[in-house]
Amino acid sequence: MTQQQHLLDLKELRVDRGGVTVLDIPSFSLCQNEFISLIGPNGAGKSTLLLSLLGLMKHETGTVTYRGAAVASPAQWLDLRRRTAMVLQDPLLFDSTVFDNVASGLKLRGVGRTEIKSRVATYLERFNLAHMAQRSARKLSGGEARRVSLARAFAVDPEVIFFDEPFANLDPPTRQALTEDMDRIIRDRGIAAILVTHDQSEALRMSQRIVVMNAGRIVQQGTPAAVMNHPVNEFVANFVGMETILEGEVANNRHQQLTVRVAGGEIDTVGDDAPGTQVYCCIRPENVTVTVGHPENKSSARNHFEGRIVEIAAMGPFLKLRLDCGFPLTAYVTRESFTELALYEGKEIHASFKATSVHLLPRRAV
Ligand SMILES: Nc1ncnc2c1ncn2[C@@H]1O[C@H](COP(=O)(O)OP(=O)(O)OP(=O)(O)O)[C@@H](O)[C@H]1O
Repeated sequence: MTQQQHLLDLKELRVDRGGVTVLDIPSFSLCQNEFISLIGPNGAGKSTLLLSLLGLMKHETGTVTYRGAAVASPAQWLDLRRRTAMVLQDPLLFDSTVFDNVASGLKLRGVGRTEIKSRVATYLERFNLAHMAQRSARKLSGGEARRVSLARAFAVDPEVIFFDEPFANLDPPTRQALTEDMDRIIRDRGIAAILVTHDQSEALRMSQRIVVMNAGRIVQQGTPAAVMNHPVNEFVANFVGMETILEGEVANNRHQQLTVRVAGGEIDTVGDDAPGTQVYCCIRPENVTVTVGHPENKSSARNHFEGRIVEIAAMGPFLKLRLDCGFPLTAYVTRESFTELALYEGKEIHASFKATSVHLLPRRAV
């Protein structure tokens, strides 16, 4: 977790629904300028947690503090909600113009007319909506409607913003463009954010901290690399831990042949990133080849490492090998190869993978 100042703190929260406890969170915090992604299967309690942080969910026990001050009375909850914006999967637009929709949060907060005009114009521009300001919000495409709901949320100049699957069901290019716009504004304005998402690469790209939930509880939280590479239990491993994800920095770029420096080694890959770019190297276990002894005929793979098997786990027809090659690496082998290579925990092996099988993601500084 970051050492920054806590903004929102929640303690001893329990929410029951229909006689069943659906949320049981001893403590949860959001820090200043922090971006958290909440991930977990359907029904894990992600949306309920967001609503509870805003006092919009009846709870059995629990306290919320904002900047160290208790939020308890109706006036304090209202004040917290006014500092916060929420963007939902359903954009929930009013039957009015795009301009009126973006202005609605400002009107509610009693902002003056001139200020409303100027702020709405700013966010219509930032979300590429200026040309449709007078269009009916009911006649927008799904992507345009999401843009309006984002513009409306940012226009109120929130200190904290909650996103509950805001980009679900959008085509990948639209989704990518919207997340980039949103990310830029959040960083520019130093807004703290919590994103509920089912898209793990989105969580990885956007957040400084990932919080994994299951059955109403937080089962793990940490930096994206920590959660992805060191899942605390089988549930998290099955949910997120299918790839090796290494924090790295591009060391050089020769005609799009990149060398990325990671803790404990250097990885060759391909891409456009300039030296110094902070990245994650994602390597799928099925793309890693394990051999014993140095291969006599070097394959076309650019990446070759000597390593050791740290752990072996059965996974249906495969075995999953956790390797230490100076950095952690996960590989799959069939049961047949496992027997042929006479593998065991502690055995020295050789691991290789192609430059083209390394998937690079931009990394936010933590
Ligand atoms: N109106 C309701 N009455 C009773 N139980 C409910 C109600 N709404 C949600 N729940 C239960 O509360 C739990 C948490 O639901 P929640 O919507 O917070 O999960 P989620 O992680 O956001 O799921 P999803 O990814 O599907 O959106 C689930 O077990 C759900 O079945």
